[in-house]
Amino acid sequence: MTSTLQLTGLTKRFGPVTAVNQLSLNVAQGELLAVLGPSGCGKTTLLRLVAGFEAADEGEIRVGGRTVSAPGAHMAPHRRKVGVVPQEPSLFAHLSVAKNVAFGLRRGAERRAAECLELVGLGGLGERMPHELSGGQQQRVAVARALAPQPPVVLLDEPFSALDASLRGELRQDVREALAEAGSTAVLVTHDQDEALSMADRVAVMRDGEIRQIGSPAQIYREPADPWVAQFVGDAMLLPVRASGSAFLSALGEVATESGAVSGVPETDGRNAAGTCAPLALVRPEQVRLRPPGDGVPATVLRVDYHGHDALIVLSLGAEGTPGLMRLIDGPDVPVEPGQSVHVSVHGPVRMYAGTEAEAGAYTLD
Ligand SMILES: Nc1ncnc2c1ncn2[C@@H]1O[C@H](COP(=O)(O)OP(=O)(O)OP(=O)(O)O)[C@@H](O)[C@H]1O
Repeated sequence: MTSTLQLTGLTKRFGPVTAVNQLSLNVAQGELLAVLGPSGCGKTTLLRLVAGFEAADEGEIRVGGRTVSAPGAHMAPHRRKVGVVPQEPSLFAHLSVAKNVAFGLRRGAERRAAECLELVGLGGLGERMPHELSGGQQQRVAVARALAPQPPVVLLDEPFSALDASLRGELRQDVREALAEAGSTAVLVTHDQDEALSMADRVAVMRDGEIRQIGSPAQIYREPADPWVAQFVGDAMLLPVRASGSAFLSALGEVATESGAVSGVPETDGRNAAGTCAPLALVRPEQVRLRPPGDGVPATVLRVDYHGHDALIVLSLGAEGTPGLMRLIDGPDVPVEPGQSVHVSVHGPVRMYAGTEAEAGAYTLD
């Protein structure tokens, strides 16, 4: 498939800080890619480089087959034809919603504005003024405005972060549909794993200016490339294990490996250079199940985080009190309470990583 956005060896430094480091990435025509990473990892800088608000120190950016940034060549933002949806909608307060969307368009502007408002679920609201809309509706206008000139690439910078949680879920899916219907190629920057996993075709996980892993949401969650990605995307336990015959034993009892293989932590990961190598098992909380007394390993319930559709149980495992997590997903009733003794076991195969004891300690739960 042809790539609408191609980044090659992109680097941006701010004094001693390398915000984006030799980053290469392709986004295919019509694809929605989420760039997911913690605060300060360089996500916004990456977006600003593509939009043209920052000049790259090294590397190349191609948009729709055109080179917009290369060593010594920096195309101005307005010439790149990249649509941007910022964190705050920043609409023109004195212009109607339709005029905001049509701003900068030439022929057929009115019709196109109406089409785009329809696309984001605001059909018929074109004559309103921005202050007559809710925050969520204003953000929809910002999306319609970015889509209106039919840019080859749309960039969305944490566009839902200022909204209530209840609004966010609905808006995410509506925006996703609007982008798909418009056939847009889009890059969404977010630190919110739910947002990245639920909206994107592919997720690029970023840390310290580099991409640690890129793949489908299911790949990122089920086959994280390293312990850091495993911990960053979703709740996870990384439990040291020791071999016992053909089985592996952990604080959660016996665990079965996916393939018997241990995934290597990337060699660039300096933390792994010293110390002994201890296999770590990645156990997701939904893999931990309650067992009848006498089965599984004993544990004590420390805390219950109730979410309605599920509940996260924080456990204390074994004599050492190793922390553990369990997710109950079978209904709104929680059959355990803090202080209760339970028995648990791990259901299904786990993924293994080569890690150090220190690393396992670093991933201990709160
Ligand atoms: N204009 C600037 N001048 C100096 N340093 C900067 C500038 N912009 C970003 N940085 C630094 O570059 C690094 C990456 O910042 P960036 O804003 O891209 O991260 P981010 O992942 O978007 O974070 P957040 O989610 O908090 O916005 C940080 O260390 C930041 O302090």
